[in-house]
Amino acid sequence: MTKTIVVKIGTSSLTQPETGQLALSSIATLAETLCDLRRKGHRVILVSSGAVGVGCARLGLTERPKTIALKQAVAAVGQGRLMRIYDDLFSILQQPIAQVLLTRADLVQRSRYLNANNTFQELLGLGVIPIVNENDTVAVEELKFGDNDTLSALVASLVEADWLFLLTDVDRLYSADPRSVPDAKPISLVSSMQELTDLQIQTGGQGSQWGTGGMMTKISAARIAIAAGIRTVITQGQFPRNIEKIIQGELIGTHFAPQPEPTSARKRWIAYGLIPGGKLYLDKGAIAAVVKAGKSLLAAGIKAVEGEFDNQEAVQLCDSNGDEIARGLVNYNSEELQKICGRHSREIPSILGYEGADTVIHRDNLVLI
Ligand SMILES: Nc1ncnc2c1ncn2[C@@H]1O[C@H](COP(=O)(O)OP(=O)(O)O)[C@@H](O)[C@H]1O
Ligand SMILES: N[C@@H](CCC(=O)OP(=O)(O)O)C(=O)O
Repeated sequence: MTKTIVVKIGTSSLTQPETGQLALSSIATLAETLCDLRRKGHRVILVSSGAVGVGCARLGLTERPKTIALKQAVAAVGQGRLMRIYDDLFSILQQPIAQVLLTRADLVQRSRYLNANNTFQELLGLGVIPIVNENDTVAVEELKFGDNDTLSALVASLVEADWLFLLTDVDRLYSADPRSVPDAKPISLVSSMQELTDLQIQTGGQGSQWGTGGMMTKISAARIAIAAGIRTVITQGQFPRNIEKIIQGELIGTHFAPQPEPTSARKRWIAYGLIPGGKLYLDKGAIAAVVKAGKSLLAAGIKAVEGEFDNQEAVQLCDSNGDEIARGLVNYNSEELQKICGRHSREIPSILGYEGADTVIHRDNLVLI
């Protein structure tokens, strides 16, 4: 059966750790593997990092740029070279590819989000392998994915993929960073979101020299993907052929089982496409109503409001520790909410001087995280 497969490869797998030069044999094997998947009728998207790493190698820079402007300039040098390498390899294999550079802004506006999906569907329908990266050269700080793990999960969710592969320089997820904790325990299967929380995985710092985000961003990417019903696998980029074996049922790497009842596409856009403009801190009663009873959020259960936002913007719903439990689209702006938080819905018209919505966030616009 035709599957939609998103494969993300990190800088650490695309380059050799000692020299920073391209890991040509891994990249060539990856290209061959993806072409084989295409030949079997699967729809394939590659999310490739490497613009900054390849740009640095081209310019003779020996460490990752620290300033944003330098990073953006270096990415502009590297992205073209990276695509040239992919185009050469895929052309030999007679596989058309496309470059898709995205910024977070492309997913915030619903019409642009849907348009991005249409473009992917059209490319996949044409048998093309889209090669996606963040548009680092123009992305501004507030509108960034920040790392390609998150980007790949959002793309997988957008196109409703069946599989997401996160290829990296370790063979799987461990209970802690195996580089600094030698007796860290390997994890083969994570069966639910709750199990992922219970495992309390230690992720240490930044990851490898050229990587962004390390294991932490892979775990949050897995959360986004499994909520969308996508089976997610963390495995080693040095052995791309394992992707085929995994699809055939071998338990290589770390598997994250998809949520049995995936969150709807619109709610996924609210939860992960939009950028939250503020936070609402809820009392225990409101948390129970929202989480356990699946109810709408009323003003009475809001203890405090943080940030400035308009009505219909996304906000984070947090417990008293500040831990996020849900996201949703608000029916009131932050100024109004400051006035009505903690108050009964029937008091709203007299406080604001006009009739407002009964709910602060309707349950159709509310997503548990
Ligand atoms: N719990 C963990 N399990 C496995 N690897 C971990 C863990 N915590 C941190 N890491 C580190 O994450 C690194 C991979 O992240 P990163 O360098 O960002 O890779 P990529 O370039 O593939 O995105 C590994 O080299 C490993 O040292
Ligand atoms: N967009 C950046 C990569 C960002 C990123 O997440 O890198 P990595 O952790 O190596 O997957 C680039 O092309 O260099």
